[in-house]
Amino acid sequence: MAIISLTLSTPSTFNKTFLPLHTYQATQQGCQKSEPLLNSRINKNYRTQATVAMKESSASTPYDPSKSKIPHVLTIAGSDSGAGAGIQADLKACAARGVYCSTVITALTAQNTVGVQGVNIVPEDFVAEQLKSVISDMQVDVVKTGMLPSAGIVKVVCQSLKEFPVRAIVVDPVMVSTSGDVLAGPSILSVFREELLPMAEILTPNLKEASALLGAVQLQTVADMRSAAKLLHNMGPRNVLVKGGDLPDSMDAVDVFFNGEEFYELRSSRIKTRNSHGTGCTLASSIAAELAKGFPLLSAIKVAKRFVETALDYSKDVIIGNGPQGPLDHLLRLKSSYRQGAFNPNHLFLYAVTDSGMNKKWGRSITDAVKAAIEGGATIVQLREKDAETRDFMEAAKACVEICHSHGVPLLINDRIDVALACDADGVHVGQSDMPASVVRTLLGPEKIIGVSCKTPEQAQQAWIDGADYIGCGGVYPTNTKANNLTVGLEGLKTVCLASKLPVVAIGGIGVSNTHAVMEIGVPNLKGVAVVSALFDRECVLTETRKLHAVLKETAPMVK
Ligand SMILES: Nc1ncnc2c1ncn2[C@@H]1O[C@H](COP(=O)(O)OP(=O)(O)OP(=O)(O)O)[C@@H](O)[C@H]1O
Ligand SMILES: Cc1ncc(CO)c(N)n1
Ligand SMILES: [Mg+2]
Repeated sequence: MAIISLTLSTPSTFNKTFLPLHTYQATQQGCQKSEPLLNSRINKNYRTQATVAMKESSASTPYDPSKSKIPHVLTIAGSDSGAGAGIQADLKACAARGVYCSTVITALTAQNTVGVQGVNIVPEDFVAEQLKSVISDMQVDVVKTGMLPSAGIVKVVCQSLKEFPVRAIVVDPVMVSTSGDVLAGPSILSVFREELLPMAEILTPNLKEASALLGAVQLQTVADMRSAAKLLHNMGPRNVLVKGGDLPDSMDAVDVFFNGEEFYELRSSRIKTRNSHGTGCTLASSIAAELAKGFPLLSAIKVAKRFVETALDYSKDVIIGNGPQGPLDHLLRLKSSYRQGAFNPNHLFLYAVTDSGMNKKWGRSITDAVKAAIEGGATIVQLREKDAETRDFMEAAKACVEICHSHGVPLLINDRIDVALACDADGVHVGQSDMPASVVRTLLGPEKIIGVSCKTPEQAQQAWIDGADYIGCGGVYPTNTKANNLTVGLEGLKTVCLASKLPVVAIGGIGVSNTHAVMEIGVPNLKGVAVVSALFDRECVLTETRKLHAVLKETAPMVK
């Protein structure tokens, strides 16, 4: 499908400037008007001239990650040394949203969780030079503006953007930091209103900024926000989002969106946290990121708001700095992965695998089974709950993660990647007919532990290629915990160990009586034994685990 974007010029103020207003999708049936990517209302301040160009572009196609052109947002903003807001927030938000972000820095601020201690404005010429360097070369899709600290800088930004038009401009009219420090004074207001706002696809003021742009009107209710949105819309931006993060006495975080025709109230729960420095910048860059991917404006705003809410919730207890307002943590998805550190193969020493049937038979909960195994000396635990209800399993798994972590023992989940993610387990163990380890790696990220059951050297080789951390090899002896399980024997175990580049744990019918024989094969990458029945199909899990631990310790020289 070819995508054609229709470009209209705006003659009076923007001579030779093309503002993209509409997108059309050419289908096999002909050229159809598509859902406008950017609001199609032609600003009433301008006389519409003509259809000027029909140029090939990928503008309206939602981003296809398999294509090599990555959506690109350019942020023109101030640096926040504390990295909660400004350029740093924009970079992190775009990274989190999967979009490339280039930067034009308009000012350096010395800033922390207490407030703004200093501002150093970048010379206008150099702002223009940065802008030209990026935009003349790098296929920018969407520009987001933040702190523009002087009227001169606003002017050069507008000038450059007329010279190098982009698909959309998101204007976040940063003026005062939450600490009350001035980031851009009243001298910018007139050039903002006259030049920048008419170029904006969307304007995203907070309550104070909306009030300043409108000449110090009082904004205290959602009704006030609606009136403000309408008045601001008259200044030229094609859409307005008045943010209500600072709305007094509001249970929700309410933002008001106005597109010139309709109002939308966007609500999310209000997160109780001190770490809300940077929400405004994050919201605006996330909107820009979604627009750059090709999504319509209203869906871009909804996704962006949800992202801010999730990030606020995720980072609500983070402690950074001693001041009243901490930064939010944008890279929430990476948070769990740095917690556990690297996989240590010695954890495979006494590998306890729970079994729901056995727990039921002996009348114990999963958590009681796990507690007893850890107390007895288990060095890693895998939950293998084939017939538990998902919700019960997830709750039990969460509790087990806490128990294991309080003892420094990793917890893995058998097969269920969803449960592992939901309870933030340390990793997953998969069999040959489960999800391929390479896919599991993509889903779990680089640092989670992945184990794969292997019976042959070829499978061991593949597990290594797929990015697994260890393999489980067996059944070494016949076992009744797995139907139709092929027994590989000690010979098979040794063959797989020798072929494996990964550490190995032996599994299948292993207990106190035969552990010695297993470990005696004496291959350095055989790190331990994985045990189900010998621990859990017994009356006292604690006693059995202790016994097995003692036997394994006798084999320790062979293991290390
Ligand atoms: N405590 C909160 N819980 C949920 N959402 C919030 C909270 N505080 C702000 N938001 C949301 O964050 C976004 C940014 O709004 P806000 O009014 O805080 O902007 P801002 O004042 O420009 O931000 P900044 O603190 O970066 O200057 C809005 O969508 C708002 O509803
Ligand atoms: C540099 C910079 N930009 C924006 C804001 C608004 O949060 C801030 N505090 N600092
Ligand atoms: Mg705020």
